[in-house]
Amino acid sequence: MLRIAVPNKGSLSEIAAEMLTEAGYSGRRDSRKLVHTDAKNGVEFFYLRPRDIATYVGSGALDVGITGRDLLLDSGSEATEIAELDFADSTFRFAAPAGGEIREIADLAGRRVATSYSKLVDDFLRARGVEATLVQLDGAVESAVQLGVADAVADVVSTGATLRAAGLEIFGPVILESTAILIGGANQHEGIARLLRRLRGVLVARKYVIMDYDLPVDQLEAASAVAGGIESPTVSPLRDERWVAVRVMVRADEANDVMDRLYDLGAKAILVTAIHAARL
Ligand SMILES: Nc1ncnc2c1ncn2[C@@H]1O[C@H](COP(=O)(O)OP(=O)(O)OP(=O)(O)O)[C@@H](O)[C@H]1O
Ligand SMILES: O=P(O)(O)OC[C@H]1O[C@H](OP(=O)(O)OP(=O)(O)O)[C@H](O)[C@@H]1O
Ligand SMILES: [Mg+2]
Repeated sequence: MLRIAVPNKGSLSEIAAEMLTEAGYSGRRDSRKLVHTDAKNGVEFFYLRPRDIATYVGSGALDVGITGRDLLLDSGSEATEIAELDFADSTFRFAAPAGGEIREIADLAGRRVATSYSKLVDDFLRARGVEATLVQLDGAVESAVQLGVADAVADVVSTGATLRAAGLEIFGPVILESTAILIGGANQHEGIARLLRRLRGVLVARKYVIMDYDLPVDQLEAASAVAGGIESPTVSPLRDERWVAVRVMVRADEANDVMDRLYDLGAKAILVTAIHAARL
């Protein structure tokens, strides 16, 4: 059995569970259950705190896991990144009171920096020769400055709304670009390649759509330049020899722009359909 660690709570848990379902695995029905066996697919899921997942995988107790890159690096575990999973994208940044005197990381020398990711921040500051005092907090780090326990913070930033609401402003270099990742350790289980293939299929299905359209034959080159597909567009003859039917995969977030451009080339009956599953 392949033993997989999945986040039981927090920002990663819902999408991770959705992706595994879309990849054809069965999941737990009760959110208090900590272990679930999918015998048909030969996998066992362990629902764990996202922060602990790298520790379990790095020690070899579990074969693979889904976590955040920031959490992996903060853990100091020997687990390594196998693939990006394209969700929970965030940056890890320093922030301090807007318009205040802390404007670059050198200004942190001798100051207090609140964070939930002490190792990540300590490694970053050490490598740049800045000596600050880290204040380890569990969450809601943005309140630490207002409440007087720190002079600056280092935390996950997505939209920046939480920082702004706390009167803070980003400064200094990007500490880390993070995203959800699949991690592995020393265990070379044969099921890992299959899991990865399935998850990649889910990523493709989420990211791409199928576009079908009819096109005057003489516009084929121009249309292929607009939407070239993964390999190359599928072109089928129509009864009217001046026209062809084209089928191509297009990035979902570009679909409307591509439709406009194909329409301008003379394409007709442009249809977009979702992909439910894929193996590329
Ligand atoms: N607002 C956000 N947008 C995108 N990713 C986020 C956001 N907040 C946290 N993450 C990412 O989620 C992962 C953290 O997961 P974790 O479940 O520990 O934190 P959380 O979602 O903050 O949970 P909680 O705060 O409820 O404990 C990290 O990889 C982090 O980068
Ligand atoms: O840039 P934003 O879009 O505002 O998102 C960033 C915030 O989201 C997360 O907080 P979460 O809700 O997980 O609470 P926490 O601070 O208690 O972890 C993160 O820790 C930031 O505080
Ligand atoms: Mg959080």
